[in-house]
Amino acid sequence: MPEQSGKVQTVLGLIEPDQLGRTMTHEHLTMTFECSHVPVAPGDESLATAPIEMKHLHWLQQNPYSHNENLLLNQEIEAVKEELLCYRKAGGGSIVENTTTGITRNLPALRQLAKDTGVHIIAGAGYYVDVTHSDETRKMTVEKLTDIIVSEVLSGADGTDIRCGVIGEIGTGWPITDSEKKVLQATAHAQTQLGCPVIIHPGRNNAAPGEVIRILQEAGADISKTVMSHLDRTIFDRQELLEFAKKGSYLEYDLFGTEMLNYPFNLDVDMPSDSQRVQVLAFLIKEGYEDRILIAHDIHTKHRLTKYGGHGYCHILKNIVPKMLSRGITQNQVDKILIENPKQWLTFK
Ligand SMILES: CC(=O)NCCS(=O)(=O)O
Repeated sequence: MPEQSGKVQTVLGLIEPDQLGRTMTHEHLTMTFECSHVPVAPGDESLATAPIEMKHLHWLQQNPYSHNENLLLNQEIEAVKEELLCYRKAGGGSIVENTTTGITRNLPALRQLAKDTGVHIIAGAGYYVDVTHSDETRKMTVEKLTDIIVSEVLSGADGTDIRCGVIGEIGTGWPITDSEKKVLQATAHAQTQLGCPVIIHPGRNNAAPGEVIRILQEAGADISKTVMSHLDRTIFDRQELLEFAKKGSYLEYDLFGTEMLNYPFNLDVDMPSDSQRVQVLAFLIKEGYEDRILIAHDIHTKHRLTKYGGHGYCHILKNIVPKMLSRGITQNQVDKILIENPKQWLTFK
């Protein structure tokens, strides 16, 4: 039985699950997102390179992926440290940092942030979406990919001795590419060996989450220990959502704080507001899924930091929890979503 069994693995080592406290299960503290750059609309070219300033904030909120510097969250370690101190003050305990290979994972920085702030940080193993896969990654067999993921959890990643405590976010697009499929199969095989939590970034299509679960299941994954991220921009029809929920994964609404008119990665999508997200949570609870819900902000660009006028990592604790309570979600259910469900998910079997 691996030493991780019954514990949670943070960047500072193993902890007891009860030490986690309130946990955001899908955040980034340092990463780059140039792989998702969206060309700027004609006429807006000067805005794409202008310094981030209050007078451009609305434009940036509507066009976050067209501003080059906005995609470099890795330049903001000091601001993130301040935010994490505030997160702890607001009652936060832990953060799952979902940055995987392809979007500039920085484990030494995560370890330092955990030391400096007292927030438990759990790092992610594995690979982001196909466009970030190197030629070397693409050529790897499922066995080789499995070995790498296992070693990132058991020994440390990126040449460090800092160990990952979840697999993911594992990136997939739509349709799922051959290379992404191999990574999903390797994820399932590694999870079978390790008994560890898994988290998935699905493609931007309502069929994508179900197809990922099918591939994982066929490869032997434990779906009950797997999180499907970004459901806020992926499955909108409530019956379809219930069909997906029956598959047994955790259901993650992790774009709290993101309110934009045109979602540039899929213009057919109407990005919900935070109020609409809370309505979906209430619906899932009513349908009996309170043990399966997780929430987060998935901060992955600069403009969402308070330093730049954004909502920051405390938004859920400070603003969304009161809204949930005002919409009939009980304190007990809030605690399940923020404490108990993350704890169950993050504890190694
Ligand atoms: C870092 C990351 O993958 N965020 C997800 C952004 S998306 O718009 O929900 O795909």
